[in-house]
Amino acid sequence: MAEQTGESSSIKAEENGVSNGVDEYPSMPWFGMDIGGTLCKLVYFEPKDMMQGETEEVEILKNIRKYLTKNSSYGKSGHRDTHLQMDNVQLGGVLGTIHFIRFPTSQMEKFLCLANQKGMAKLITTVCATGGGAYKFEEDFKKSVNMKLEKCDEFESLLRGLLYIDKNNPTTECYYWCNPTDEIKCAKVNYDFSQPYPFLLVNVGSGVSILAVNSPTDYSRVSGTSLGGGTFLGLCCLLTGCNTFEEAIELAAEGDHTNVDKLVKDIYGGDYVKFGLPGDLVASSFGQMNSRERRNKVSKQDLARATLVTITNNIGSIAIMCAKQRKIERVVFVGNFLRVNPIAMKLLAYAMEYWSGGQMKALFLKHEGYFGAVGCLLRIMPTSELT
Ligand SMILES: Nc1ncnc2c1ncn2[C@@H]1O[C@H](COP(=O)(O)OP(=O)(O)OP(=O)(O)O)[C@@H](O)[C@H]1O
Ligand SMILES: CC(C)(CO)[C@@H](O)C(=O)NCCC(=O)O
Repeated sequence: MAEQTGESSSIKAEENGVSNGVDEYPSMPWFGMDIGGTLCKLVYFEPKDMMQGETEEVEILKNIRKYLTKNSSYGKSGHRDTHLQMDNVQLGGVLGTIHFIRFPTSQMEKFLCLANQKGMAKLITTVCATGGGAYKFEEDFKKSVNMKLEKCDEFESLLRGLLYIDKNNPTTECYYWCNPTDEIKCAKVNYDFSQPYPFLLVNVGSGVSILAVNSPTDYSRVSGTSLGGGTFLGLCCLLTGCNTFEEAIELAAEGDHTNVDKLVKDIYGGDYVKFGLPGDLVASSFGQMNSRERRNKVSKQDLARATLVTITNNIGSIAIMCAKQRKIERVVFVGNFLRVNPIAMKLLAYAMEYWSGGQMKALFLKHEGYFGAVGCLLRIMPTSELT
């Protein structure tokens, strides 16, 4: 965990330049990018009415739109999350659709090549980008496609994007899991997030950042941990030989972590009553794996499940500590670690409720990993659009 003291790195958004100081709308195409440690997220705003005419600019714009919207896969590793697409959205007074696209950050070179082929370099001179990659790849963008990256802070973008998306999807964006431990009764329930403050925002990407949010402009990064989504995927690949996040999650869904972890009941023979520790609680993650006999019996699926449970419980327990310390009841989990990952979401839901005696709620958002990129898309709008 990064060393931090109290309300470290407290940032007031005004001080950090929420306003882009621009009074005119930028020329199209409109993009926002979040270049993270594992995944690059790209959001594209497609206007309902395209510019008319046959100039070279209009032709390129139409080609870009056609390429992005007619496909849902780009090359071997680019994907458009069509289920997240937002139609009939107003942005800068223009009606259109927001498209959500992702590809591994490791494929950045190929992306830049493609951007060149599609003629983007001829149209775009500046792209708003956030995430560590906005710094790391700044020179590559300049050299390969002659584009300047307008760097935006990742947490400021995350929060701005989250509030915008929730405002545009007030009834369906935010949800929680009821009865998270009951396979039959468990269900997603929509949550009204229109009065959200204060809330804790736990961004589970490659690493984990935890923000305490008091208002759209008053927030601070209160904690973090390097044991995040990247750790889950990295350890799973090492332990099971899998190669993708989807494979890791599929394996985990079939596994049993109790073949790997040492539980309280493995130590006590039952509950540890005096201090309220139930027998089924994990006492020691991977604690059975010192035994050769047990190692010989364990499956890839069990190892994947135990890795998922270990990482998720650790994140949950840090989040609970942060929320308790600040007397915050709403804890919102975002980031692509939660993608196609109901096991982690239900574990977090159960942990928050159980360890807070029903006081805290784990909340989730449909556009889980895209808020930073959306925040960047908004950043290109004139100042008046941002308020
Ligand atoms: N298709 C995928 N490929 C790789 N990782 C995935 C995929 N889908 C979900 N994940 C999970 O999401 C995590 C990355 O999440 P996210 O995109 O939110 O973070 P990031 O921006 O790359 O990281 P950071 O913010 O720490 O720089 C991965 O570590 C992995 O656990
Ligand atoms: C470095 C960032 C902020 C990049 O998004 C993220 O991966 C993170 O918060 N990692 C955890 C760092 C720590 O607090 O130990």
